[in-house]
Amino acid sequence: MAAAVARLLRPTAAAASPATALGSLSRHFRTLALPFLTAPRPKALFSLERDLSDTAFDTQALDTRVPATVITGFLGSGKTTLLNNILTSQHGKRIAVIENEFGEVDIDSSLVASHSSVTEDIEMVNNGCLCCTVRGDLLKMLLKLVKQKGDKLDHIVIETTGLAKPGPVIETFCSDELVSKYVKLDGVVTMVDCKHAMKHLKEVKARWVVNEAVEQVAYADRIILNKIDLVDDAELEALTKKIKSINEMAQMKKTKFGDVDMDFVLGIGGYDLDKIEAEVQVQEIKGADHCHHGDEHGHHHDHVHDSAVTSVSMVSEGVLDLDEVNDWLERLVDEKGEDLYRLKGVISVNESTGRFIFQGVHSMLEGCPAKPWELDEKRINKLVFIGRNLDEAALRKAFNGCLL
Ligand SMILES: Nc1nc2c(ncn2[C@@H]2O[C@H](COP(=O)(O)OP(=O)(O)OP(=O)(O)O)[C@@H](O)[C@H]2O)c(=O)[nH]1
Repeated sequence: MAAAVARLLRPTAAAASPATALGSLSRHFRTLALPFLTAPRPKALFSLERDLSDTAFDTQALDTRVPATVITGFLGSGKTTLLNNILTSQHGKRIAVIENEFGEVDIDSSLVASHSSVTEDIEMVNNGCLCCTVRGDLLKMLLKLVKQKGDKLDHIVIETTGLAKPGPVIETFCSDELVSKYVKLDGVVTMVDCKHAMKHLKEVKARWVVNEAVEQVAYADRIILNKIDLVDDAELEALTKKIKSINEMAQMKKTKFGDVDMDFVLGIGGYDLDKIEAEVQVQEIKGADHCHHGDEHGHHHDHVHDSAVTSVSMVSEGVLDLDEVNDWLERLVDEKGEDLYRLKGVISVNESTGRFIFQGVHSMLEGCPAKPWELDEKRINKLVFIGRNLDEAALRKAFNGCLL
């Protein structure tokens, strides 16, 4: 996984820029996947050695790759309903759709097509689960799409079968150099069936068996709590709390029949460094306890299965020692990369007048300097980790150890 994910984290255009303004802070966030430890280190990626005029927040204009959104969610959660909404909305985007139906042929395709008023391409990936057996087919299909229609395409939407694990689907975007050159993952949108999700999320599996419902929530950039007409307020609140404990980072919307604004699902930029700050909207906690664990504020963990997937977020004012941060994150992804699904952060580091932003998936991290702190602005560090078996106390201790 780690090696494949490496290419997902594209070098930004700025990564190729010459080291300039912050030359004294020469240490990098290293390229942390093992295969890269022996490879030449990409100059300036994960480094503060960057010209602030060329920071991540202005690099998107140079990125002409076709964004791709992955829609995932349990069987019957409303993925096709959402897709129909996307295809019939007046967003003006030219969208190609890739669908995967496990064991069925083109059912969802005809459903979508019958509702569609615009001219998208609908391609089917058959003969197996998108997340494993036909990853090669997905790669071929993505390449075919961009080769034949790349200049006419504004977006690609991939609807996964209900049991698809998002991890390997995400991996698809980086396991092929050509695909990652022409297509960028825009985000993972997870549909949740409010009526049945709790049961699936709570299902205890054997340690080595993946709970797909949990994984789909954990990897999400956006979560749509669908079918709210079928539950009462108390059920909805309990479900929201449960989902937040798994993934505190994703924005959520409650809806019926997948009725959401298109901005919520298309153009998310879930893997773009320039969007990190907007995405890491964790609440600042007053008082001494600066870290919290999902919605549970780090208190009672007795109910959490030891292989549970949770979020840990940290919000704290102060300045961090970049060397210490590098050491900490390097160790963390080295030791726990497999269990770290997503991480994002906006931090204040020593000797820098600007924010440092980073994001990662499993063992890969990318980071760069971002816009300057205002003179009177509080330097609030915000970090979110989503993963399995997260040791909140250790994360918190390590974070505090980096504070100057
Ligand atoms: N009551 C209710 N039904 C809904 C809602 N959204 C979707 N449905 C219905 O739920 C059923 C399943 O919706 P789909 O969009 O096909 O779900 P899916 O996730 O694509 O299903 P699979 O492809 O089988 O995984 C359909 O009959 C929808 O009309 C909702 O908000 N409320």
